[in-house]
Amino acid sequence: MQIHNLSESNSVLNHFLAQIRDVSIQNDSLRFRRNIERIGEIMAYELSKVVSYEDVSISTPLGTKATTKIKDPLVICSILRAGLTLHHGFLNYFDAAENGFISAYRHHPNNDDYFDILVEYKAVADIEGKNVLLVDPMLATGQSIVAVYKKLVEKKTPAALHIAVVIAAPEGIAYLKEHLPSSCHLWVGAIDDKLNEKSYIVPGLGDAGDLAYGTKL
Ligand SMILES: O=P(O)(O)OC[C@H]1O[C@H](OP(=O)(O)OP(=O)(O)O)[C@H](O)[C@@H]1O
Ligand SMILES: O=c1cc[nH]c(=O)[nH]1
Ligand SMILES: [Mg+2]
Repeated sequence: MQIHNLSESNSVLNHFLAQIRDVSIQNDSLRFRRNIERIGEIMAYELSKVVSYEDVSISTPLGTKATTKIKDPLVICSILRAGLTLHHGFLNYFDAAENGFISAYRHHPNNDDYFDILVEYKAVADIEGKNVLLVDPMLATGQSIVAVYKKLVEKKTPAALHIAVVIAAPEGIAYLKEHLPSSCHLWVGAIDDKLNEKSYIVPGLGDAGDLAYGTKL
């Protein structure tokens, strides 16, 4: 797995990351959603440097210009709920991409800290032979992304897999390395310290889905 840690060098990304983490700012849900979307836009720009391009010639009012355009077919696939905001950031830049939405949530059968991942809803374009961009703000244990990936490839084979997450825990990265193809790319805004006993990322930002869309039953 090739890891692209986008906060290794200083950029405006760090401002957006700081705001989504900051307890005095993050509860402004409009700003929280827009910041995740902006991070998605930055990630899309960085990711656009590794896809394939083809030569094209375009007509301007005054002549023609030889340039390039993205050749690879892209499918942006996000994990509900929190992935929706990041999805829109990617789609703002890759506006010709196809789309997919899959649900995954932590199910606590015994009302204790143990959970498994339920994947119940799937509405995804045909990914056969295409570049799949699987996006979700939080990579904690990695179980959601791996469960969704397995569902995606049950009947189809993508040409390439890019995972994009805003904040990752080392434990989640290790889990992806174990369960995903070694050829895949991981785009990450920041790699944090660890998981806590509830498998939340520390220092992280809290619950991304709740901050974006409110608490659920
Ligand atoms: O790496 P994992 O341990 O699987 O955890 C990460 C998952 O947790 C969050 O979703 P959550 O389950 O909170 O659902 P939500 O988006 O509906 O809030 C997040 O958006 C990931 O999907
Ligand atoms: O830290 C975490 C872990 C899982 N889901 C979140 O929203 N945050
Ligand atoms: Mg949540």
